[in-house]
Amino acid sequence: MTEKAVTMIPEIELDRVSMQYPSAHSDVLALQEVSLNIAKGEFVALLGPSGCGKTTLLRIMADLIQPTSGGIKVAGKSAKEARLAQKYGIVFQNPVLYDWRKVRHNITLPLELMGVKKAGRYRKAEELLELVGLAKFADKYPWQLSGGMQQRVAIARALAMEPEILLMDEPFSALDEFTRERLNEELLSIWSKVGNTVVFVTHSIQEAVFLSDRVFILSPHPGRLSAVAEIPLPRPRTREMRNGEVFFRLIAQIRDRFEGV
Ligand SMILES: Nc1ncnc2c1ncn2[C@@H]1O[C@H](COP(=O)(O)OP(=O)(O)OP(=O)(O)O)[C@@H](O)[C@H]1O
Repeated sequence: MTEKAVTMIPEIELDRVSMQYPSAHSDVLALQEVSLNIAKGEFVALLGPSGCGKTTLLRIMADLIQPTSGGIKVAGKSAKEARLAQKYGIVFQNPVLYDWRKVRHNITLPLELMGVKKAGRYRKAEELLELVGLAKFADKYPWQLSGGMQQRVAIARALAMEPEILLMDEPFSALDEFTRERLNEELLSIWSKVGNTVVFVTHSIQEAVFLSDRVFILSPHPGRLSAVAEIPLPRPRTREMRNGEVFFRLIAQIRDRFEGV
């Protein structure tokens, strides 16, 4: 654990979390005794090759699945209590938007489900559309938008309930590199305004380094936490930093960690 995180309030605490999926042939040990703390307001990445248990870990944090053993606390409570208290916003790889609803109505959906009145829903949608830079597209349908814009709608929707924790599962991995880099910058700009805790799953070292305060490096078979890398790049992060020596050195250091994994 880094000094920085110790001095901050822990938001998510995992204590020796293991996950074994039953299988007809032999059970899959997707996670083995993963312990980690994420501080309130921190931006962390879960990084690792395919099959190392990143999505499983994120789903456990979101209380979508329960670990086989080990404990998880979110703001001192159980993950289930956190879920019921609407502490999470989740963004998946695929934006999962409703094509028959306008952008505005995709964003207001969680508010509708919570019984928020129309005026309140619309006010919030305006605010979020502004935040993600889509104010002009409120009345378009998702199929009229590019992939990157659709993912921004998904982010806005995930933020509708003002979640303390934003869980993102490879949200930009289906996008081209230019769009992905731009969305990385936009996400950081959004995060600097919202100030919530972000857990971001990726298998891109560059993306993890550019975005995060700390990178949790996972290794596969079974999924384990193999290292934690602190990212000392100052904030706000800028496009120029991608060409800097520090950025390249951090990438090389993390890549070295994967040697032999
Ligand atoms: N529902 C399930 N039933 C059985 N095995 C599963 C299930 N979900 C995941 N697994 C297995 O658990 C391991 C970890 O999977 P997980 O999807 O968490 O990894 P990941 O790091 O997110 O991979 P990727 O980057 O490919 O999405 C893999 O071996 C996977 O096949």
